[in-house]
Amino acid sequence: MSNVDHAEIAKFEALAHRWWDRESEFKPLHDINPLRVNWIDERVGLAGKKVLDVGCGGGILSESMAQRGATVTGIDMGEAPLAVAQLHQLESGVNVEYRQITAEALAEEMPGQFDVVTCLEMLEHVPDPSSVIRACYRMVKPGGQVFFSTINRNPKAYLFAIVGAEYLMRLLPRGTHDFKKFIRPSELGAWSRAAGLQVKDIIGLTYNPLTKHYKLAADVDVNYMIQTLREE
Ligand SMILES: C[S@@+](CC[C@H](N)C(=O)[O-])C[C@H]1O[C@@H](n2cnc3c(N)ncnc32)[C@H](O)[C@@H]1O
Repeated sequence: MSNVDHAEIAKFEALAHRWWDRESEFKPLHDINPLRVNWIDERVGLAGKKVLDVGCGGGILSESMAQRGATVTGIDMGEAPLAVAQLHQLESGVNVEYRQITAEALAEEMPGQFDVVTCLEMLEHVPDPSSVIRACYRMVKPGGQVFFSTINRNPKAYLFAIVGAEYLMRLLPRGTHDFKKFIRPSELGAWSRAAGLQVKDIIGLTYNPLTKHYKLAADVDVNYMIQTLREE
């Protein structure tokens, strides 16, 4: 059975034309992007690395990693986000290879071929996140690193990521997120370890509704990222 929720893909298809509009529903991704690309770059040194970006959407993270000198492949199951990503790179002059394929299918085709795999803000949109994590493990080289980001599952995350972002501040369209699909760090850690990935670091991305700014912080109550390593 395919690990794709077509209703989830349809949500991103419908909004894809606004992906690069910094004031659109994608503003939060634009706002957090410098923080996350810096965090990843500091840990892996992106220049010269072969990187796979799983669930790349319109290419915000993929492009920024290519701009740091990585050779990037971006995969997604949304046709419209990929079309937007293809067009946008013509404008920005970066070179990312985009493909419409699942992580599980690419893992069959390209096992152990990437220095770094990123899978950000995607796991909370798939039926079986642990299957994507196993596929990421298979695609990274031994000694390579895999990064995941998602949203924690607790009352504060419900308040910030759903009530705050979708209803009060209207940063995201209502229904963007399903609380039940949010993932606790302990669950993400357990799935990673079960797949063969060692968890090296975890960091929170916190939002201040007064200043409207995100920052990296020790607080992983809402948005967070983890760094994992496939051992040699
Ligand atoms: C919130 S966006 C994140 C985009 C990008 N990773 C970022 O953080 O800037 C989630 C993306 O995951 C994609 N997606 C959802 N389920 C997927 C699946 N099973 N396989 C591949 N992509 C998927 C959606 O089409 C969408 O582009």
